[in-house]
Amino acid sequence: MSGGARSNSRGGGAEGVSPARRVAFEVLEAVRTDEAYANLLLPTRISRAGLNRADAAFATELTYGTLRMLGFYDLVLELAADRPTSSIDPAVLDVLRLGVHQLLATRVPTHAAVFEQVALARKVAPKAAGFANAVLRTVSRTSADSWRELVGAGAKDRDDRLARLSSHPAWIVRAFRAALAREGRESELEALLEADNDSPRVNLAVLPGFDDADAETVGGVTLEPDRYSPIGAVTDDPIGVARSSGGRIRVQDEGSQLAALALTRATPIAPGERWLDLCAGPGGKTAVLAAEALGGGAGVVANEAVQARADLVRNAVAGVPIEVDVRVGDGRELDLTALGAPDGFDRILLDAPCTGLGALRRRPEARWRKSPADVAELTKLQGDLFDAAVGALAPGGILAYVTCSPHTAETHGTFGAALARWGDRVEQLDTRAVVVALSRHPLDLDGDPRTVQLWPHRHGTDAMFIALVRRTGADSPVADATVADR
Ligand SMILES: C[S@@+](CC[C@H](N)C(=O)[O-])C[C@H]1O[C@@H](n2cnc3c(N)ncnc32)[C@H](O)[C@@H]1O
Repeated sequence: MSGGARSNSRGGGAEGVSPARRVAFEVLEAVRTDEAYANLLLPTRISRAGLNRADAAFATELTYGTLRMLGFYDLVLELAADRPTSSIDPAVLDVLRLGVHQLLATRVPTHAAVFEQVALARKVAPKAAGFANAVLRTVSRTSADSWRELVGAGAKDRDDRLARLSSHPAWIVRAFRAALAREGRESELEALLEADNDSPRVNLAVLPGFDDADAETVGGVTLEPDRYSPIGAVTDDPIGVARSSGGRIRVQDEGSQLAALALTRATPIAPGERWLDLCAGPGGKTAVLAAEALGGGAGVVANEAVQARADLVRNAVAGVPIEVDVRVGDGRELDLTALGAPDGFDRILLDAPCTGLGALRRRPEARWRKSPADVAELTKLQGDLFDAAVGALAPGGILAYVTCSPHTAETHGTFGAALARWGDRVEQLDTRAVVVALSRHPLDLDGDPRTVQLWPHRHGTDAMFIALVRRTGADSPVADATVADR
């Protein structure tokens, strides 16, 4: 992220500015200085500030909108201020970014946007108030469309232009282009970039396996079936419904639901099956696995490398009436006996650590934090976890390899290399047939016919990749736990 980092917070001195703007500024500041996650911090700050519903909605729009479009806004600011953003005080830059968002992307009257942001600038850096006033007035004198033309005019090539206008790093635009081109759907690139800048619809998962799992109303609220996931639902007050459901209903992206169900419903469940969620934190998919295991008579072990995230998995499954054994450990070093499955697992979910480029709608700051170097590091980890997972499968056991990234290095790259390493010891299953059979409505899928790539712009889901394999042969899983020829 441009603008650099500061260690001293100056957001606390912003009393007098409207509370929604103050909250948005504080979250931007924490994202910049503390690597905070906006989606985790914002609700706490809203509640601490005691914002009413309208102000909470405004603070959310300001924070998310500004963080998503930050790349574009910085280019606007460089033109308006006639200097690089790196030369602007980082706190003042955040104030200006919030101002540009109000001026170019909301209905906030110009005078209110400028007045409030200049007041905020005066609080965080008194000497910068005049500068903030001049820059924001310059921004306000040109329309949003004209700023787009001006920003686009500075592009080096077509992907740089798309990157500038859609506020994505250029390497992500190129990665998305390559992933769509693999499906022959490169023409959808702009729609995908636009979808990343929209607020996603909140989807619910109605966990199966409970006595009243088919109920269409919860606390008097009617649920509408979602488009694809057979356990998915939407409603006007999803958060309220989830809170009052006693754990049966959760907020969860439809793509995540389909990924978990692809594993549990690939074949009928035999009572007594052992299942492993290898990288489980924070446990959204573990809860679906647990509910499915409850109905089918399977047992579930959840593994997670990070203690705090394992605690989140425990919370996530607390409402499902089945004992889930949650362990903390490195998924590359599995001890099957200690995990209670000396003969291996019948189903394993590897929802792999990844760049998360498929969920940029939900994590507004994420696009500025990732780099191509992360991809190289993650694909190595993904391959190692894949090998550990296949090594932990019982003969005939099924592995679901899942990423919430469409980057082809993390999807077909990791998966294809793993298939080559394992040769005839694994067989690829027809994941597409499994997911299409699950889906409530036809899914527009393309590219490789045996894996599934979902897309925000096409399906309204995160860009989840799902690939199923089955372990062949009767050789001991423990003996194969390490693949010597990697
Ligand atoms: C994509 S997230 C899983 C999301 C989860 N399935 C859900 O639906 O909530 C990947 C997880 O893998 C964990 N992880 C990273 N490296 C790991 C490793 N070597 N072994 C086990 N877990 C790991 C991360 O801490 C993270 O919680």
